[in-house]
Amino acid sequence: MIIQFCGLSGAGKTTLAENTKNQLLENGIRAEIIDGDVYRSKLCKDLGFSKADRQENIRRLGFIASRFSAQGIVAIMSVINPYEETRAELIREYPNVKTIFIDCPIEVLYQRDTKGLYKRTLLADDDPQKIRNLTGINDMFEKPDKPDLYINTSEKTIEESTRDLCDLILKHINSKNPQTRKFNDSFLKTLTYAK
Ligand SMILES: Nc1ncnc2c1ncn2[C@@H]1O[C@H](COP(=O)(O)OS(=O)(=O)O)[C@@H](OP(=O)(O)O)[C@H]1O
Ligand SMILES: Nc1ncnc2c1ncn2[C@@H]1O[C@H](COP(=O)(O)OP(=O)(O)O)[C@@H](O)[C@H]1O
Repeated sequence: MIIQFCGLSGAGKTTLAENTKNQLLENGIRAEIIDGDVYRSKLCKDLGFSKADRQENIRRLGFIASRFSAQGIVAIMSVINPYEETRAELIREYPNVKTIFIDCPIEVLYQRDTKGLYKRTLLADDDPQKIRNLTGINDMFEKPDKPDLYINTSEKTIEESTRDLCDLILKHINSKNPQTRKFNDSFLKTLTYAK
């Protein structure tokens, strides 16, 4: 299956993707993270942050995710993924795609600002360091209409959100193997008890 995240920089996508992957691996379920930042430094070096480039980025990463997914590996796309049109395209194109909105209020993002991107939007217009296209601030982010899961990281702990993600993944994981299904069901029960 493919988990397509969407959410602003600093919302918690990488943190939750890593925690979810580890939790799944500990329970014998293979998962791979396809992180926008990481792939932009390798496979998508040629892409910037225009609408067309962001869409091309998601299409490429979606294709990679589909190859992992076809091998039974849960592919977690940890990306900003700002356009509804592109998210819908992925859902149409590939089987078992789930959309997760990792939300966080802008004020909290300015406080976190782990990469220093937000403070660069506040610089004077003539400052060469000023960012003019940071998603959610001075560039478009379309909130998903009906995500499969909504997580607000200013309201939920990392542990709670990770549990919600694992819960969703285990409910929708494609398994024709009855033994795997049985394992998933019992794992799900453990998670439910831990809530
Ligand atoms: N202008 C602008 N807007 C948004 N993000 C920016 C920008 N410039 C650089 N970055 C860094 O790029 C990371 C987002 O890459 P993505 O591939 O996930 O973006 S997208 O889905 O194609 O919109 C994003 O990573 P995350 O912070 O993990 O979201 C940023 O580190
Ligand atoms: N409840 C939470 N869920 C996720 N991240 C959180 C939470 N509270 C604080 N954080 C912090 O917010 C930051 C999110 O950064 P990151 O995961 O890299 O976001 P993104 O990948 O969306 O840019 C991390 O430093 C993380 O520890």
